[in-house]
This record gives sequence, C-alpha cells and structure tokens, in this order.
Amino acid sequence: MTVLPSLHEFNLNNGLSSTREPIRRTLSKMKGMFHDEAAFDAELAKGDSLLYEFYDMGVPDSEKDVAYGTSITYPGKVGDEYHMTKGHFHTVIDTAEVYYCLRGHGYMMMETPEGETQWLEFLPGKAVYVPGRWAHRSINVHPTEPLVTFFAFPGNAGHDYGTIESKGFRKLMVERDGKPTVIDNPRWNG
Ligand SMILES: O=P(O)(O)OC[C@H]1O[C@](O)(CO)[C@@H](O)[C@@H]1O
Repeated sequence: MTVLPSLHEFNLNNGLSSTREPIRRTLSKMKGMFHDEAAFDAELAKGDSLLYEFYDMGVPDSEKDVAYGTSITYPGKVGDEYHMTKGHFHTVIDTAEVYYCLRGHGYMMMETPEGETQWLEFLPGKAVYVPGRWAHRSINVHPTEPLVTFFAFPGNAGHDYGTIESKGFRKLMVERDGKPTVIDNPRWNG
C-alpha cells in the first residue's frame, strides 16, 4: 500500500481532531475493569457516560509505519478509583510506545507479564516511554480537566486486551485522603 504524506490537526486544549472520528469508550464498555462493582453499577445507572476517546489514524499494519494519535481520558471516579483506559499489552508484545502529555494530570500504569510494575506521572510537557512487554493504562487524577496525551507506536503492534480483561492490573490508582494512591488490586486474578 502506498502511503501519502498527510496532515492532521489535534486541538491542544481538548485533544480532539477535526479530521477524523475518534473511537469512544463509555462506562458500559468498562464492565469488570473497576475494583468496586457496586460503585460501577451505581454510576452506570446514572447514565452511560463517556470515559475516554482516542484516535486510530488508519496507518498500515506494518512495523515500518507509525500509529499515532491523541488519547483523551475524562475526569471522574468510580467509587474511589480514578477514570482510566482499559489498558492492554501489544499483540506483538515487544513493541514499545511513547506518550507526550499535552494537558491535565495523570499517570501511566504499567506492568510486565513477569510481574514488574511501574507508574509514571503525566503532566503537560512530560513524555512517558513504555518499553516493549509492558502493559499500559492511562489514568486521569485531575478533578476537573481531561488528560490529553499524544501517542506513537509501531504500526504492527496491535492491542491485546484479553490478558488485562481476564487478570486485571496488579496495581490500581485510587483516591486516599484526597490524594492519588497506588494499591494492590484486591481482585487481581493472576
Ligand atoms: O482501551 P485502551 O487500552 O486504552 O486502548 C486505547 C488506547 O490505546 C492507545 O491508542 C494506544 O495504544 C491509547 O493511547 C489509547 O488510550
């Protein structure tokens, strides 16, 4: 496939693009992801709100191409757990990804299949490098602002959601005494 140079716009304030439709994940698509199921059900009863959206710019599925776009995670909590993305390994597990934070305050939660864990802070101007083999999940800890990042990864990396859907992440980011705090996932199923 011949790929031609292309120009796209991502709004620096809200992260959205006027040149493409984002993929949207609402609360109902996150069933089983938050540790407090009663809080999840109560939140969903209020409405199926938008938790995050991101772009798939449709680059070829090739290691020679670069998939890229913005990811926007909206503020809020389910129980004491901050809004977050589902999180995934790459299907080609040793492919890396880089994120650059444009707006907001959050964390990138990461873990390897072997059980190493790491979380790094997102603030505007900070870049997080996620090496190959590290599952990754964006978490928004700001009370009111969206977390907006720009990401790039090899075009052939793919998304493996199954492992996280069945096991969960080993660590969670919850609010304790008004502050973001990392705890062991009480429902981790490894
Ligand atoms: O549902 P998930 O795991 O967050 O996957 C979507 C995410 O994937 C990425 O596009 C890149 O891997 C993220 O920036 C985006 O938030």
